[in-house]
Amino acid sequence: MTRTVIRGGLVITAAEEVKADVLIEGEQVVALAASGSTVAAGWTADTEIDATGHYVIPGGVDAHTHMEMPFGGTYASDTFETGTRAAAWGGTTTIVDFAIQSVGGSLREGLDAWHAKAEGNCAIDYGFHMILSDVREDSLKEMDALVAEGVTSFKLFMAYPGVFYSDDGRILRAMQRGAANGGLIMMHAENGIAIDVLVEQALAAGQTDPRYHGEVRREVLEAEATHRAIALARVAGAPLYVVHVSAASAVAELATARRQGLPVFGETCPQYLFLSTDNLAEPGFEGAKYVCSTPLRPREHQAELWKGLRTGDLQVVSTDHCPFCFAGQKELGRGDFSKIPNGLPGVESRMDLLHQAVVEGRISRRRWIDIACATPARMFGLYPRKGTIAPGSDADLVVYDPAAEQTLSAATHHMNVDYSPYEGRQVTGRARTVLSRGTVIVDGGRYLGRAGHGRHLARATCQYLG
Ligand SMILES: NC(=O)NCCC(=O)O
Ligand SMILES: [Zn+2]
Ligand SMILES: [Zn+2]
Repeated sequence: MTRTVIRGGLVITAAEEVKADVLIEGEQVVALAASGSTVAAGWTADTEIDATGHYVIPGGVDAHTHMEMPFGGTYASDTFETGTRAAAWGGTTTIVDFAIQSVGGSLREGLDAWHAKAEGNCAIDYGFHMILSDVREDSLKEMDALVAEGVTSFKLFMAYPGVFYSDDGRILRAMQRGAANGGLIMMHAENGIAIDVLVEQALAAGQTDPRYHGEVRREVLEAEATHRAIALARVAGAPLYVVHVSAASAVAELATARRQGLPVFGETCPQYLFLSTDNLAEPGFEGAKYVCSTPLRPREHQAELWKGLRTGDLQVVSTDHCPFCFAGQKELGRGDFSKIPNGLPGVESRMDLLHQAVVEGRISRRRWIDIACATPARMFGLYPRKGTIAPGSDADLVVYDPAAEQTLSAATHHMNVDYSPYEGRQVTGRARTVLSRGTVIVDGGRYLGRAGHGRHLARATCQYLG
């Protein structure tokens, strides 16, 4: 079996920071020992990686991506091949993507279709959540089988009537089923019925620019839906994970519920932490680059999201990576903001943007690893195989240069999208060497990975207790 040792780095996990060497055999970490100790000095290996002056961190776990997702008459522009390669460049070694049940279709058909898209194409390991678009008696029964085979989380939408939307009755039934079979319910919490009324009224009043996307998707309609989702989860006796939280008042709803002891969890995304309605209001049609749902909020919300991440009222930062090119895709909504495909790219830049938050003193190094690696792995049943560095864990590791300066740009990123929402932003820190199950897939600016190296991950049920 191939032996690799990573020497001299500062090993950072959610639990501790230690100057340690890491020994890998085959695909797994087998031992850690203090750098310079006689134990570490005695290790022989086929490959030695020098991590002096660098961090050694677990590969990022991005629990919210949409490769090749159909939306608004087009498809997210990253395939599983291009999107997972870009993830690897950015130090993310696991994604959990969303398979989609179509209306009238079964969960099995949806899941099979997503397996077919991903299999043989991924550079890194991947799992699936299932989007429930049509909660029927038979699809509720199918949830049990999916949980048994490692698809242990289900996303429901209170938004997008006529597409993914479920009414409260359907949501309650799915939550009851999840409570019984261990499947974690993930919620897109926005009052889509009310939003559609406001969309119609805005368009009738000639308000067609991208910034109106943010105006009609009112903060109170995110907070109200979050409150309602929590109430339904309480009635069902089910835990709840609210995705892409962007509004301060939605964080407050989660915080209140958590103070009452309810098992409710929240995820936010880099776009809500670093971008705002100022971007949506950029001149001409530029704002289309920032159209996603939930929408970007006024800048003041950012402080509340950071606070939530520090206090633990928000647990995870995922990307909701769902890229659409400006040319030919975002442009579908010129003259009608409601036709702009919703979603932003981000799978490659998440680890670096969050490290920038460490540099700026917003979060600690360990919290960085907690929200980007360990907690998403626990939340979605992948821990300790993913999300940490310990004997028995997969050797998904990143040798991270905390002093590297880089400028985020579409000219240099690897995502298959023709713009960067962070164009020109300077960040400090970058993945130098990335290993996926013991194989070096990125090293010093060279891509060494291959489509098909990544394997499907059958996940356990939620391991996160709060
Ligand atoms: N978030 C977004 O705008 N697009 C992807 C679909 C979703 O997560 O709701
Ligand atoms: Zn969503
Ligand atoms: Zn999403």
